[in-house]
Amino acid sequence: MLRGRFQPFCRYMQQPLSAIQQLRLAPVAHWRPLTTRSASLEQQHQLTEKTNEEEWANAKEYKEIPGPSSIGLMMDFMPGGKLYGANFLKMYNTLRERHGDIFVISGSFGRSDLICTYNPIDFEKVFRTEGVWPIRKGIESIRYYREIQNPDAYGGVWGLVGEQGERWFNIRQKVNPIMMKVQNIREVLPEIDTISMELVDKIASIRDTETGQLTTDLLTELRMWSFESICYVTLNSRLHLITGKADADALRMSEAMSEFMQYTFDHDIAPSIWRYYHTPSFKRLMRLHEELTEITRKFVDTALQRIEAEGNKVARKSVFEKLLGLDRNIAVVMAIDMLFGGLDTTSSTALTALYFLAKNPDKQDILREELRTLLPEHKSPLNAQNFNNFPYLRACIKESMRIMPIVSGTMRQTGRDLVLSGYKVPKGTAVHMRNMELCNSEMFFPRCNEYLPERWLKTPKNVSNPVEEVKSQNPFVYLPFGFGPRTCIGKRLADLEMEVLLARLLRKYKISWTDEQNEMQYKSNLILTPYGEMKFKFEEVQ
Ligand code: HEM
Repeated sequence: MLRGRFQPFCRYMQQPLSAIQQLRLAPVAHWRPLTTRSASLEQQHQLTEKTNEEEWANAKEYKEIPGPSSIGLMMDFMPGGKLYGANFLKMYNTLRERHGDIFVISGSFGRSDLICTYNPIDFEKVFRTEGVWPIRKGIESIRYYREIQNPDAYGGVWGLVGEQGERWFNIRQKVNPIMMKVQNIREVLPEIDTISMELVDKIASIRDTETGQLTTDLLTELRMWSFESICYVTLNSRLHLITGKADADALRMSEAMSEFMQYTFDHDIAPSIWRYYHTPSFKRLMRLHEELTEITRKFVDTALQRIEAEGNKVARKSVFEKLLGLDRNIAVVMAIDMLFGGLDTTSSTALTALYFLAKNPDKQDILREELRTLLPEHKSPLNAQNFNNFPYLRACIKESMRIMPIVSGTMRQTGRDLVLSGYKVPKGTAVHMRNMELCNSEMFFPRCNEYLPERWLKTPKNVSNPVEEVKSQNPFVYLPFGFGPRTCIGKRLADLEMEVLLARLLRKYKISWTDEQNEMQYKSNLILTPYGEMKFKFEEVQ
């Protein structure tokens, strides 16, 4: 009976959406830095403490924060309710219209309250006080599976996503030097390039030469590309997902990942009673965990056997091998998390960048000129020297992540008592900072509806290039990879993969979007994922 009542909650993220159109933006408070740059650190600290005490004394009570009641929100999602069938973004936009720039979604079924804020002054306060071990909860079912359901597989380590506090830090400090140093990630440039070239060659074989359209789904192709890339970097394993001799486990894993994202969303973000009662759909989520864990363990075991056989003969060590020398359990969990975290995020973001370039042929032409200069032929080598000289390419990717960040907001627990938008918010409260809407607001990005890669270029301001006027000066608004010590561990790798692929694809093809009436659709669950028919046309260029 319960299951029937709760099903409507799980449906709202299945609807396609044209997310950009859904952003109806109310003005937000103007941003000013909290502290002056000229004050010493100690003075700043005293100033902040004093301001905090005064602010706290004058702030409104927590219980006065507006927001829907848990029952009210559930009713909204029932058939006939205002949010019935709505997706994740529509839910936030509706609540913002009703309650303003800060509201609280009351905790229910064992889950705590969630404060949602659209005020960048709040973002700054949360980030500046998060400390060295920032806490980001939210995907508790992952921790539940690893700790309770299958502890043996994880050897007592729940990974970067599952751990908090000092235990999280112990993993992160081992992984940071390997994943966050540009020169370490650049080591994989040649192989990432080979994988991207495989996709470019494949596009030639699946492209209808008359219409320029692809005979297979571009999103599926990009998912195979990102999985191949992440598997290579993590384990030094090639799966041949692009060239066709695909590994059955890898294909199953990629399918299971889509289901996993949906089910995780249903149980960790949408209201769910799993902490009290394991519904059939929660059991399905646990089975998906089991399946994904088993498959990734197989990949890890194969890599282990190869490492033992090869000894020190291998030219480049994978992330897994590097971590293996430090801590075996961390190496295993990190390998699993990289395969989980690196698949849909990178493919969805790369496809989004291609879409914006397809819709903006003038920007694509500027980009192609830059590519032609450094890559005179389609197959000219990409190397450490020329790879540093693609400012416009990087600006194009950044601009598409501004308009459509596939992770639309950042979550944290407050590191201490804070006054947010005038309300007292106790230490340990979960806060969801909604970056996406601010990135699509005139207040922070003038001409926000335009795709303007130029706003990210470092060239000096002049009449023909008024970059300063269209760039946000606020460092807490544009955060596609999150912020601070807990920022995305895969961001350097994701950037490298996307830059190489876009350089190769756009050097060879002029890409256009053939549907003038409709935008690319997105479904929203854990992340925003392109959805529906991919109406791209590929024309070969010299
Ligand atoms: C364009 C692609 C990607 C985007 C947009 C993205 C975005 C994000 C965001 C927003 C966070 C939360 C950061 C925070 O709370 O401050 C995150 C965390 C994380 N990402 Fe990514 N990500 C991408 C690619 C990857 C890749 C390729 C990997 C695999 C290595 C990865 C693994 C992770 C992990 C393990 C975390 C948790 C980090 C921690 O809590 O310490 N991501 N990502």
